[in-house]
This record gives sequence, structure tokens and C-alpha cells, in this order.
Amino acid sequence: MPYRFFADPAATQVLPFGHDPGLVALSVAIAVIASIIALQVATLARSSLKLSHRMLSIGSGAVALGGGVWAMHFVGMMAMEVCFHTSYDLHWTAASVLPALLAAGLALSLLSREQIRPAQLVGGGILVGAGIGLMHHGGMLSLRMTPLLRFEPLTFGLSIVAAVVLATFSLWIREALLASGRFSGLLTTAIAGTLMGAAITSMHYLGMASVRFIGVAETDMPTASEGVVALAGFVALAAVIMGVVALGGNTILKYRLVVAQLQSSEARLQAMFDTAVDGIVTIDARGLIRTINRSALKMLRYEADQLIGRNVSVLMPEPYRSGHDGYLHRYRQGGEPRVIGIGREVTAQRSDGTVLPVRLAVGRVENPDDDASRQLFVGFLTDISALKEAQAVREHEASHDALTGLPNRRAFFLMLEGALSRVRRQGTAVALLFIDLDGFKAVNDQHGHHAGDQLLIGLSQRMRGLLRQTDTLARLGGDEFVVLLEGLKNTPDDAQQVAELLLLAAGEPVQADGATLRVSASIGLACLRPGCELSSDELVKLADDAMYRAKRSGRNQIRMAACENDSVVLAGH
Ligand SMILES: Nc1nc2c(ncn2[C@@H]2O[C@H](COP(=O)(O)OP(=O)(O)OP(=O)(O)O)[C@@H](O)[C@H]2O)c(=O)[nH]1
Repeated sequence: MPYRFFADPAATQVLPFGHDPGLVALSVAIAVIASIIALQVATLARSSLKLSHRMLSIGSGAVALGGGVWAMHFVGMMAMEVCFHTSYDLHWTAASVLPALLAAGLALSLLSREQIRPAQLVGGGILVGAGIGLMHHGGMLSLRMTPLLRFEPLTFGLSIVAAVVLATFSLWIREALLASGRFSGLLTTAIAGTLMGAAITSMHYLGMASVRFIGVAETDMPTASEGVVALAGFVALAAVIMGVVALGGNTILKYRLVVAQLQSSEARLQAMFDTAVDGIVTIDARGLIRTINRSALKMLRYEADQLIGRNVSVLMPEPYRSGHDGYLHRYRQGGEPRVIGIGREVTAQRSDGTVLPVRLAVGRVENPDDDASRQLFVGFLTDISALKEAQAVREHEASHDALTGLPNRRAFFLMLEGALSRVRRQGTAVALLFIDLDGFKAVNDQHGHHAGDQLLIGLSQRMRGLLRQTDTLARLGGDEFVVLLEGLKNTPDDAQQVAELLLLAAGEPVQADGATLRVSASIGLACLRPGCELSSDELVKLADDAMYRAKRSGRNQIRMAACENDSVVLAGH
């Protein structure tokens, strides 16, 4: 009789066959376990950075999955209950492992990708389905028996379609579950693995549905074979052990990789910590210093062992030091730290008690267990004393005269504005003296510019020495000075007295560059009493005009302008 693949529909000698439920259940269990292990290995392979590690994971996972699929199929065959004697051709049986391994390898390499494109999914499904189908039918061909083996065409065709659909489903299901975000990673793997195992088992039993045995039933069949059950158990155990070994190996590999990555990231952090120009301090929730880098130690003039384990408040001057513990306590009671992520300028205290301005930024180290008592904070300190000094110098230069160090025109007018608003608010009087030196040009001409400078410095120091701390002496430019007197009890008499003192002082000689330098001063005096509305410019102009009258009257004298009850009275005409 020529070999025919499909059964003749008219054949009447189709022999019935069934399956042992226990062994069927065992075959399902093998497929499910192998699938779960394979998915877990694919997850590990996915996170492997090195290609060699990835290949190793995929290879070992393919052996576990392929072995599992094959074992499932083998046990499925053992589960078959027929009414004729069967045996298996060893070579065909062994050869049927190959397509299983190839299909599993392909499945694993797809599953270990970050994303599977639809075309890859369908292509992969066809190839994996074909691989498993090939294994199944290769396994069937290893069957040795008297009846003929035939397939029912429609069920056979359906089983092929089902194999491809189920293989595609197996490749897709985990991705779909992960995307739904419904389950944790492990639960997703367990559910997807169970469904994948069920799909693999279904491929086998759907394939079996198309099988037809044509022949004569044999009568001397043993009822049950303990040997079959033992062999099935052995194959199942071997498959599971293979899977567990693959998973264990991959987990160890992953663990070693994670440890190596952790060590290298720690080394990187340590290098950054050690070489950072900024100071870096880590403190715990109790405020105790856990780590401190070299820059911070240098900045704060401490040795590491003097600070590790001590409260960070030791680095703060009072009153911040006393307030710090309370602040941390409130934070531990559930309060929100106010300083996190905000850069602030604060004052730090060195070991010798001196202080320095620093810029402080505090970060919270993310704590996986969300336990506030195990919280760590990291503070970044930048020494800004040089910056502050430069800023102070710039501010001083902008408001002071470079030669005499006195407030300049700009600063004087700001002070005058303040004084005038105090006149309006507090009802006190102010007096303004406008001083211009007489004969200063001649000093420059005779003794040189440097000597002239020395005279300006000497006279400004002398005048400053005669004034109260609250009075203002400013240089407007050249040989022009102004004096602002506040809080005078008797204006203009008190102001007149001060002007006379300054007039005498200006006339006193100054020694400079080996010469005795002598000038005099012309002073204009303007007083502003409450109720007299004058702007700062107007008041200065009054005093300036009075000074010119002093010049015109022969120099070395004082002339007065006064403003009383809104009517300006110019004295000294
Ligand atoms: N050494 C020196 N001289 C200056 C400075 N600023 C201005 N001068 C000079 O000071 C002189 C001021 O001129 P005047 O006020 O006309 O000279 P004066 O001889 O005092 O004349 P009167 O005010 O009319 O008495 C000018 O020669 C300027 O060049 C300075 O910072 N240093």
C-alpha cells in the first residue's frame, strides 16, 4: 500500500485512542513552568548591556524553553492511550528536539527585545509555530506501530493555523499585559507564562486531533504501564531542572552585573565627591554628618574624623545652630523640608570660630522604603567669600570717592533724599554746608598734582575728624565738599558753629611732598526746617549759591541761605 499522508474518509478501520488525564496535566505543567522560566530569562536578557551576556541568556533560555516544549510534547505522546503496541524510533525522537530549540531561540530573541514590531510578531509567530509543528510531526514520525498513521485534512490544516496563531499569541501576550500596567512585573510573567504554556500545549493536542490510526486493535494490551509514568516523570523533572538551572545561571549573571554596575557607579560618585570643587556633606535624618568631602573639610578647616558622626549644626553659627535640631525634629514629625532644592546664601562656621558666607543647596537622597528616619540629605557648599568681597568692593567703589574714601556725589544725594524725608516725617531740621577750597589750583600748579591730592586727603580727614558720626561729609568732585548735618537743636546757629570750625580747619596747613600747603575755604550754608518744601537739588543749589557769594565777598568766609516757613530767606547779602 503506497504511503498516504491524509486518511481516506471512507476508511472504516480508524482505531479509537484517548489520553491519560494525569499525564496530560503533567504535560501542561511542564509547558507552563518552561514558559514562565523562559519569560523571566527574556526579562533578564533584555536588561543585559553586553551582547555576549545577552546571547548567553538567550541561548540558555532557549535550551530551557526548547527542552520544556519538547518534554511537554514527549509526555503528551506518553499520555496517549491506544489499543495497539507502540515504540519510538530513538533517532527521530532525538532529532525532534532541534526544531524545538530553534523555535525557542527565535522566541527568546524576540521576547528579549525592548519592543516587538507587528511584522516581527507575525513573522516570529509563523516561524515559532512552524518550528513547534515540525517538532510535533517529527515526533509523530518516530512512532513505531502496526496501524497506519494518517491525518484528517481539515483538522490538520486547522491545527497548523492554530499553531501559528497560538505562537503569535504567546509572543504578544506578555507585552500586552505589561502595556496594560495592571499587574506587577512578576505577576505579568506568571500570567503570560501560564497562557503561553497553555498555548503550547494546545498546539500539541490540536495536532493530535487530526491524527488517525488505521488498522486492527490488538487484544493483548497491558492496562497501565508504570514504566511509562516513570519515564514521563523523569523527562518532566529533567526539563524543570534544566529550566531552573538556566534561570539560576541567568539570575547569578544578572546579580554579578548589577553588583559590577553598582561598584562602578559608586567609584564614579566617589571620584566626583573627592574632586568636586564644592563642598559636599551628607547628613542623616538626625542631622548627623555621615560623609564629608575634601573641599568641605578644607573650606571649614576640619579633619574628617572631627566631623563624621557629629551634628551638622556644629558648622553653623548661632542662632542657626540652636534652631537646627528643632527644624529637623519638625521635619521628622512629617513636616516638609523648606530648604530642599533651593539654593540659599548662609553663613558657615569654621573650626576656629571664624565665619564665611556660603551658598548652600540641599538635596534629599531618594529613599526606596520611604522611611523618614532613614532619610539622607546631601548639602552642596560653595565658598562665596571672594564673591562677597568683590561685591562689597564694587558697591563701595560705586558710592565712594577713590581719592579720599568719602561718599561720592551719587551716595551723597541718596543720603540727602533720606534726610529730607526724615525732615518731613520727624519734624527735625537739616543743614547743608557747601565747601569749595580757595586757591587750590595754585597748589596744583606750584607743587604738582600729587601734592594737590595729598592736600585733598589731608583736609578731608581733618574735616571728618571734626564731625559727629551721624554727620555726612562727601566729596562732590574737584575741590568741592558738602557736609550734611542732621538732628541739630538750634539751626542755623549750630550749623554756623560747625561751618566756622571747618573754615578754621581748612585754613590750617597740610604737609605733603616735603612742602607746607595752605589753602582756605568758602562755605555756603543752607538750613531746611520742617514745613519748608525743597527738593534735594534746590537745597544744594541754595548752599552752592551761598558759597559763591562767599567767594565773591573775598573767600575764606561763610555765607548763609535759609528756608523758613516756605519762604526762602537768603542771608548775607
Ligand atoms: N590734585 C588734584 N587736583 C584736582 C582734582 N580734581 C580737580 N583738581 C583741580 O582742582 C582745581 C579746581 O579748580 P578751581 O576750583 O577753579 O581752583 P581754585 O584755585 O580753588 O579756584 P577758586 O575755587 O575760584 O578759589 C583744578 O585745577 C582742577 O584741575 C584732584 O582729584 N586732584
